[in-house]
Amino acid sequence: MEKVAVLGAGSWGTALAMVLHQNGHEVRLWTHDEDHAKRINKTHQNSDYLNNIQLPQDLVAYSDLTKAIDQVSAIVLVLPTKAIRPVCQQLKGVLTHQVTLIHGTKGIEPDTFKRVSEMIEEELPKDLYGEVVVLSGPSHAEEVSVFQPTTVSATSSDVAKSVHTQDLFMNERFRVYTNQDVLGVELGGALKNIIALGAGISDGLGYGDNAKAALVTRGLAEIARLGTAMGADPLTFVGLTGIGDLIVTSTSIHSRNWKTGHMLAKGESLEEILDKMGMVVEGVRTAKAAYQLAEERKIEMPITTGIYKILFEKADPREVVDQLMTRSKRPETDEVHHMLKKHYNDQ
Ligand SMILES: NC(=O)C1=CN([C@@H]2O[C@H](COP(=O)(O)OP(=O)(O)OC[C@H]3O[C@@H](n4cnc5c(N)ncnc54)[C@H](OP(=O)(O)O)[C@@H]3O)[C@@H](O)[C@H]2O)C=CC1
Ligand SMILES: O=C(CO)COP(=O)(O)O
Repeated sequence: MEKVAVLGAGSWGTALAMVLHQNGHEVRLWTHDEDHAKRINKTHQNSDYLNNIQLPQDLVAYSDLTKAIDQVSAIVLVLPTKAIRPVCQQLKGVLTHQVTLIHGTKGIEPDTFKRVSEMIEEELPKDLYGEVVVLSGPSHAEEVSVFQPTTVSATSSDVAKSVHTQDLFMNERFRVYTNQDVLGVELGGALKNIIALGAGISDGLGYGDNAKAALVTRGLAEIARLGTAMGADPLTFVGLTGIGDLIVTSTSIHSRNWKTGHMLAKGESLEEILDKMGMVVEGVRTAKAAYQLAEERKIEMPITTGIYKILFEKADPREVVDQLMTRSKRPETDEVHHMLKKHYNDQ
């Protein structure tokens, strides 16, 4: 059994800490807030983030980063995208031994277009961890924390690191596959949040299942269009971290992105919603990054563009749907379908 630190005591960090604890590891759950750590250790609950969940007595919360990572074999970063750089800067001052570095964060940084693994590599010397592992897939914390069956993927260009991650997390309720396409997995995990905002908007406007199926399917087409143009494997987008995560986030009542879209369609302002949510809604910042990236690379992403305009230009959601429906006619298949077809024909 190993010592593992989970950095980020929100909903997903807590659920992942519980999985590691179930597997017999000594888990340290780190929060940047000393009072939060005290509350968790006193009540054995993290009620701000996971309601009515009892944590094991020996799952200890820390606010001292040096103590939290002392002698750990793995560090799992489970933070909002915007917290990745500052926490890595803190880690740089205190991490002095080799670890497997895993992250469970789903976002892209606006303006720089950096993925999470790229931000980590910019802030933290690689000789401490080698290659980053991404843990991603359709996995709401609310279900993982009550042991509902869940499947994810541990992805790294270093197969030994992804297998280490698989061994740390895998159990009969939490199935972990391995993958090597870090670019495709990170893009799929981040971009699906934008489409989930759209699914919430569609439901909030009172549109039906046909509209949502169309959003998910055409949303996947544009995610894959951008992803393959950037060099990702098109097959990744039809796997757990692509279509799998897109389905769960666009349809689950647990999704913060879906809820945000739903409230926007009901007329609440983005500021009010984010205030009320009290948890990160990654699709908002990532919509900005994806919109900028699509413009720069001249990739057609009409749904992402529409969501960006609703979020940042106060476009009317009904008008955005009308514009999407009345775009010029075209065949359904595009370059991604041709790449997939070629892949299967070459088998
Ligand atoms: N929730 C889920 O089901 C899943 C989430 N994810 C992804 O995991 C990532 C984290 O999400 P989640 O746990 O849900 O987010 P939450 O909003 O639930 O929790 C975020 C945590 O990060 C802490 N935090 C915020 N800023 C900083 C900072 N600068 N330094 C240190 N800690 C900070 C927050 O602390 P404070 O309490 O002080 O705000 C809080 O403890 C996101 O990218 C999300 O997309 C992936 C799969 C599933
Ligand atoms: O990534 C997630 C599920 O896989 C969580 O999505 P939300 O952030 O929308 O809740």
